[in-house]
Amino acid sequence: MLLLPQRKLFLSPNSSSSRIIFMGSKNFLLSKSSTTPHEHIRLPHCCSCSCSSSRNQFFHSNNRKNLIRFAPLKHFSPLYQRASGYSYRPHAALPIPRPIPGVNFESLERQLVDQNQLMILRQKLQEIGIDGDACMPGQYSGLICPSCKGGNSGEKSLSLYITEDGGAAMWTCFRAKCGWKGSTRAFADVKSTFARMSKITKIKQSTRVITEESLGLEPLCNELLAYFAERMISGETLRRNAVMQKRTGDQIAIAFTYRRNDELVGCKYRDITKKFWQEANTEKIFYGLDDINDASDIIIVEGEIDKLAMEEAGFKNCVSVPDGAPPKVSDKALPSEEEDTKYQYLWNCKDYTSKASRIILATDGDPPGQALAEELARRLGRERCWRVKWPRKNDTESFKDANEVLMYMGPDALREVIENAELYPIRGLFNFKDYFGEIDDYYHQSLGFELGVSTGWSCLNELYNVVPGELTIVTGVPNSGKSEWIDALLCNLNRNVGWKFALCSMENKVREHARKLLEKHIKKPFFDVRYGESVERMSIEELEQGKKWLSDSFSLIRCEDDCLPSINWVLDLARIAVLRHGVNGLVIDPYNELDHQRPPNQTETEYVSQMLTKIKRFAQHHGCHVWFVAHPRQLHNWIGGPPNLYDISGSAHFINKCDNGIVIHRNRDPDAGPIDLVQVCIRKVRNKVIGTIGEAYLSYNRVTGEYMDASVPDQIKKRRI
Ligand SMILES: Nc1ncnc2c1ncn2[C@@H]1O[C@H](COP(=O)(O)OP(=O)(O)OP(=O)(O)O)[C@@H](O)[C@H]1O
Repeated sequence: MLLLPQRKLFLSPNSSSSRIIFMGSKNFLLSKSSTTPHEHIRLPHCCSCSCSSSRNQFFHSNNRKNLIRFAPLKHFSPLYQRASGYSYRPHAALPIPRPIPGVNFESLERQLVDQNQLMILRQKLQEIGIDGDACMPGQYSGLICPSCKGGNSGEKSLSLYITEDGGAAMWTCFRAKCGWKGSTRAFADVKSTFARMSKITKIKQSTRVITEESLGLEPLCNELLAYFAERMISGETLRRNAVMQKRTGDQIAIAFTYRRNDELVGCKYRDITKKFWQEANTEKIFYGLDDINDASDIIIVEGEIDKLAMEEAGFKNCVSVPDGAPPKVSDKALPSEEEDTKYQYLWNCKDYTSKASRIILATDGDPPGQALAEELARRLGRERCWRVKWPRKNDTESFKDANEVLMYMGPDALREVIENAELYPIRGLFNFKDYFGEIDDYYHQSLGFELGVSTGWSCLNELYNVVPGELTIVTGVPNSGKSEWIDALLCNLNRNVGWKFALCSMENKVREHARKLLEKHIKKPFFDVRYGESVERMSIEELEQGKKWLSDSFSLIRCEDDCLPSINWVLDLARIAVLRHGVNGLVIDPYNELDHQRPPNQTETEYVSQMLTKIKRFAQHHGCHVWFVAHPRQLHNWIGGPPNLYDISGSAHFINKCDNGIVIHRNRDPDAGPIDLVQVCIRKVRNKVIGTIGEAYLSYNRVTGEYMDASVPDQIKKRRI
């Protein structure tokens, strides 16, 4: 596990009288130093700076005389704990205070108004064209609406209300043709309100022309430089990216300047509590846009500091999104360019991104970051997108973003992350690499049954083994013993590896099927009549034990009414049996007892193909082996030999689509060999790991229904030669 260094930063590295910034996560908190109680640092404007270009005018020297003693901490500390920025909300979102009987409101109001936040609030209102100075806290004012200008008559149709504490304002234009309404706070998280704000902005505002001077931006102070240094961002990088600061009342915020062709078009602020806000009515663009002009490879990150971190690792061709990440990927279709308000910056920067052939999405590793990557990929075209894998921090966590990697692992590690970016996944398009885990498991046989499970008959070990997730078609002429053989196979698998099964055997009565299974399991006849050949029948105790075994080992899929079950119905129930009872195998016996209604324009061949696809998907998805019994069509010139898999009634797809094809055949000619001899013809094995085509012989015990390995009779040996 990596030990993260304790981050503790002095506001002024040269000053012993400074307060301390404690770094927790990536936030920092201002706190009083014990040596200088009630003091903190104010920094001067940059007006005296001699730098010539706007990009160079952002730093003052690290000079202690720039540090001015400031108001006592208790006056400003509550501001640091509030959110910064402003937002628009529906009118109803803000409560209007009601008078409390017996309270002297005048004196109370004076106490409640926070002049700092009132000033910031009025500034916000000013920026969107509302004359906030005309409204006193706790009062309503009628103003000319900046959106509709009060129509032809210029009526004062805008009702503005400022809350008593001066922290929030709300307004509504009562002209029906306008109806503009909204609200803003002096300090609020702007993130949650962009969509609303964009709409409002669209109605009434064109983008503002802004300059460093008009925004009151000034060079970064020493403590912010030190803060960035702590985050491994150098002065040179900050200078090149024109990172500045802004003071509002007692607050100092980092100002990330958004530029196009070196012209200031927007500004985003970040305060010490990691709250963000932006200049209203400015064009939304990528941060660092000029750095991707004509770039064929682009890196997109989720925050301005990550963009700066990328530069420290040697990547200038990087931009940051301006609005952070969405909580999740939208489940709606992509909106049109005009309606895509949340991602307007992408459309505004289309000329820059359209030239790129490779776009590396280096968004945060958390779910919102991944949702952002997906939203960007949807819009930019997944085919040219790549994504990064953030390195591991410890056994349970990974680093979250570029700045974390830079801070804790260094620029080389961050470079490596970008160099090892991988293609952004496209649904349905894969690489073997995506399956390496599965391939390794297969090689090491760590999942079990990779080589197939033995049928329990040694003569079949080289020919047919049972693999989860495969489809075996079993055929044979009527009465050849197909169902008997499958039942015997299930009993073997249950006994040897504990598999459980779902049985959809339409031809069997439940009690008869139970009898056949019990006889194989207990190895005694169910009755002591005819076929029992005077062998003692199973006892009551054995029956009871057998009944428990039946219920533990099998699920029955049966249509209780007279209808024929459809394949969908069978598979739906089998799915439940897998989930509820953990069954490993499904028997569908036989095909012709299913309901095969199909649309009039579909041939039986097409129908069978679709049905088998469904069965195979079920088998693969649930790791469940399916045995599907199908009869051969009527054989006109049959001379007693085993049928061919292509003889299966319905479609050649049975042999084409199955993984394994088996024909069960039994000898009915005493001259050809013992009458109980059963021929198991393995006619198709797709997976050579589990077997090959060939034949094996079993002898059938009519008393117990068991099958045993049998030696190949001489007559047959001779015939083979
Ligand atoms: N090798 C065999 N020798 C003698 N009888 C057998 C042999 N195999 C199966 N039988 C008997 O044949 C009958 C039919 O068996 P089973 O139902 O398994 O055949 P099937 O091929 O599934 O028939 P169908 O085609 O009618 O579905 C059963 O009574 C069974 O005991």
